[in-house]
Amino acid sequence: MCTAATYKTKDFYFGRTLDYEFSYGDEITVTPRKFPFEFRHMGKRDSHYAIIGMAHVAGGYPLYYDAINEKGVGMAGLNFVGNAVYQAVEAGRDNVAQFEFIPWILGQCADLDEVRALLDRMNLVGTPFSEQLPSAQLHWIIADRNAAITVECMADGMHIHENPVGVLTNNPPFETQMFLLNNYQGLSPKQPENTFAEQLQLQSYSRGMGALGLPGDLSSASRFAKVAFTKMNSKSGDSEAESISQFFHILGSVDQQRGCCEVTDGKYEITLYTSCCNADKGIYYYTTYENHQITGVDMHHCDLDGSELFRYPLVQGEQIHWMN
Ligand SMILES: C[C@H](CCC(=O)NCCS(=O)(=O)O)[C@H]1CC[C@H]2[C@@H]3CC[C@@H]4C[C@H](O)CC[C@]4(C)[C@H]3C[C@H](O)[C@]12C
Repeated sequence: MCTAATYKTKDFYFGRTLDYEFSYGDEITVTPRKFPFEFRHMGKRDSHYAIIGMAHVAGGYPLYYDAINEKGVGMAGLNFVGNAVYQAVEAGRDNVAQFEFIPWILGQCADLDEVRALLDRMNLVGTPFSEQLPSAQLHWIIADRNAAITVECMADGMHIHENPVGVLTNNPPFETQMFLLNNYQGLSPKQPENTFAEQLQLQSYSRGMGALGLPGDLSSASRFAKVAFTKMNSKSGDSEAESISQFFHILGSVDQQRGCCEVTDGKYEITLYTSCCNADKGIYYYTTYENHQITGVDMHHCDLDGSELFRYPLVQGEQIHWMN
């Protein structure tokens, strides 16, 4: 499972949790403007916007899971297993392989309007990266500081949904996730008033009872509701420190602890990493399951006019601030 979210204070923030039972070997990867992208069906691009994100680099190619570009657009791929069906290569359309989707969009688009225009001409096709890395079944959230959309390719074609909550998890499809929020419209960060039965003397015997009924399990629909409630009621100061702190708390509401979600005998899904990008400043912050200290990588500290990837292996292991 995974959860992605957007958040705005003074700056625009975009991030995700990546939940899985193993890691592909991920690195914070900066793709500078002149890195040559050879698209399988769309030829070579020698010049594009710079990108920073989490990627598995295979044969020198950045396979991004989530990233932002230097213009402040963010994009993340999350599992959509059993529902993702990619399109066929079609003449006259922009045929983009699923593993190329993030570079294709973030390399060219300065805002969500430009994203929508590109999607209009695009077929998302299932061409695999390699025999070892076949097509992943994903859906995506794409956002800028003003709005977010969800892109889902299914048996009946590509769907582009407005995403007014700025949140994405996994199955079921996005429209159903949004529909299920109807169930929670009575929840509130305020203490409840008794509308149950006026003949009864009911009490608020604990803080937080306004959100009683908000799910706390790790299923995708439950995480959707939990993180949507948390994000939409979240209050934060405008500074960078306050904003990223709050953002990690929002995604912390759907953190997965080892042992609570068994995927096969003795294998457990955990939150491998949590990211928070400042999309305005081009900074990628993250924590990992084993390292709660926030690590940051600033794309503008790299030579963005270069042609070679900048790769930063994840800092692992708890960084404990000893006091004596
Ligand atoms: C496993 C992850 C999703 C985690 C998740 O959502 N877990 C929920 C489980 S559940 O749905 O709730 O049961 C996804 C998210 C992004 C993916 C990479 C995208 C680039 C590249 C695409 C290539 O085609 C294949 C290899 C590749 C490196 C991909 C590997 C893997 O697929 C990644 C890491």
